[in-house]
Parts: sequence; structure tokens; C-alpha cells
Amino acid sequence: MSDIKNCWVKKGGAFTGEVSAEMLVNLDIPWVILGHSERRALLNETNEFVGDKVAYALAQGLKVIACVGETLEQREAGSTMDVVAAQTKAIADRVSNWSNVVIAYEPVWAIGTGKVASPAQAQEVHDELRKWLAKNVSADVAATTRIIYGGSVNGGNCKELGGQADVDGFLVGGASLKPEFIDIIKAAEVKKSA
Ligand SMILES: O=C[C@H](O)COP(=O)(O)O
Repeated sequence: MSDIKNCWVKKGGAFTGEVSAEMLVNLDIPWVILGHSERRALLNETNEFVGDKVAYALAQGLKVIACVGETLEQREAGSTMDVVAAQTKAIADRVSNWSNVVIAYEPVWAIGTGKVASPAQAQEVHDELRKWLAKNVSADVAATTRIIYGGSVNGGNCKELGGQADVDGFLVGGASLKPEFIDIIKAAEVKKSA
């Protein structure tokens, strides 16, 4: 197993049902996904709590895919960038070394719905996120941090999405269980080898 979709915010202990970062390290699981929208929405994980989790997981030696993304209501209200900037800021406030962080932009309305963001919509947010990192963290972190896209990626849309300048790969749910996953991997690797 190469990743898991959550871990606890601090050292393991009497937190029944939670998976600690230390457990993942012991099991040689290198990556953890934190801040997934389902945990934010269903388990009331705040931006600050997610930021604390990211910092703790990194401190234990894990690599983190940190998810950010807006709901449909937030997009329609024109607050997409405010939402993802606030989510990213809570991480930036707690993390100084970004070398083991990947940001996953996952518009909530696109996750598991079949309604993928258009390549232009994805590129716009990825570009804004990179600019946010350049302004608020550093030019180096902005240039080197991978910003991947998630939300209804499939074999049919991966090429065009992956061709966008600031889309550095994908976070894939449903399609990772289907043969088309191989096409998605290939679409993500084109840029890596370029
Ligand atoms: O956890 C998986 C991601 O949220 C994306 O899921 P999806 O590719 O099924 O939309």
C-alpha cells in the first residue's frame, strides 16, 4: 500500500478508531491524504485542524497530499480562490518545509459526480494557487510544489487536463479501479518525463 486517506492529528493514544501517523510509518506507508473534502464536510475538520494534521504527519516523516477545493455554492458565489487560499494558508502557517507536500485541488462538486472541472477551470485555480504560494511562501516552493487535480478524472478527460501548464498530476478515485487508470497514469507521466 502506498497511501492512506487520513491519519490522526497527534501522537497515537486513546483515540479509538483513528489511525496514527506513527502506525503508517511503522507499516512503511509513505503517503497520507489529508483534508479530503468528505472529512472536512462530514467530520467537521476545520482548515486549522487539517493544517495541524499536515504538520504532524510531516514531522513524523510522512509525505502528504493536502486536499483543497470549493463547493458548488462557493464557486457560484465567486469565492473559489478565497476558499482554497484559506485552506492553503492554514497549512502554510504550520509548515516550513514543503518538500514532502503535494497540493490536490479537488473541487467538491467534481468528486465522484462525473462532473469534471473543465481544463480551463482546473488550470485557473492551479495557476492562482501557484501564485498564492509565490506571494505567501516563496518563489521556490511555488515552482517546486506539485499541484495535482482530483474530481472525476477518467481515461477520456485526463489528457487535456494533464496538458494544462499547472496541472502536475491527478488524485484519482473511481477510475483508479478501472482499466482506464493506465491511460491516466500515462497522461500524468508525459509531463514528468518532458
Ligand atoms: O478520493 C478520491 C478523489 O476525491 C477523487 O474521486 P473521483 O475520482 O472518484 O471523483
